[in-house]
Amino acid sequence: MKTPRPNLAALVQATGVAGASAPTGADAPPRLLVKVCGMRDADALTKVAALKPDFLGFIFAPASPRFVGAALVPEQLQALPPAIWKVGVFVNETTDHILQTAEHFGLAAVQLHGHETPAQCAALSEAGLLVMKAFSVGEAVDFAALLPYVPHCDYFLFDAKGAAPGGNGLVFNWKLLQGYNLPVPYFLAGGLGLEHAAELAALRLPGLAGVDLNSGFETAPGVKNATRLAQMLTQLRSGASFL
Ligand SMILES: O=C(O)c1ccccc1NCC(=O)[C@H](O)[C@H](O)COP(=O)(O)O
Repeated sequence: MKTPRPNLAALVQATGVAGASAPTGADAPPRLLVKVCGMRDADALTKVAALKPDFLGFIFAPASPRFVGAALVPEQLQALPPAIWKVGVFVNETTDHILQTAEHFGLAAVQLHGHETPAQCAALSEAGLLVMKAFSVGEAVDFAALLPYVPHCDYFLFDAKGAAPGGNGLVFNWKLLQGYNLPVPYFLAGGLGLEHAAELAALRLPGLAGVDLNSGFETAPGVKNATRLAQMLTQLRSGASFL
């Protein structure tokens, strides 16, 4: 049975970004989508869900300090507001494992944070999941190398390259995305904190759909500070640029 998906059409309407063509320049989205990643603590999960982020990310990579493991049970995810996309984050897992985990936890979306191939993205997309493919950004980005992923991904996610596959708390040079020219909207990730709110709200990058918030809002790995997240969402959503 397919996991029910939140309303993608509503996201498209709200942001003007999901789907086949990413906006550029003057066509910039009316508001940034917000994904809060690395949810693990039950109390924080309830508080953060009440802030109504567009996406909540759950890490299913055993090596991560944010690994869901036995910290959360499917019922806790299934009790979340249906409008929030529940994203499972995986690193180099098999398609079968991802599909089984998605079914078990009621995930409507997957974020692939390893060396997953376009064919694997295609298989997951064909299974009815929203697919985000993450790419690590170092000193440069080769957008042409991402072309094979374009037909099979709903979003890309650009994250800072670091020692771990994700959650490094490092910020990369966002100017590297100024040359983005692919028709897949993307999330900006990597070390984002409250101190970036104003800059992010004013940011105009081609294809930018949303921001991904993680370790910059934690009191411990997987434990989000809902008060700071509330401040961030308020600033991102009330910024003149995104009215
Ligand atoms: O956060 C993790 O621990 C993690 C581990 C392995 C793969 C992915 C992981 N996180 C995925 C995310 O989307 C993070 O939000 C992203 O890497 C940015 O994290 P941060 O630099 O802490 O803001």
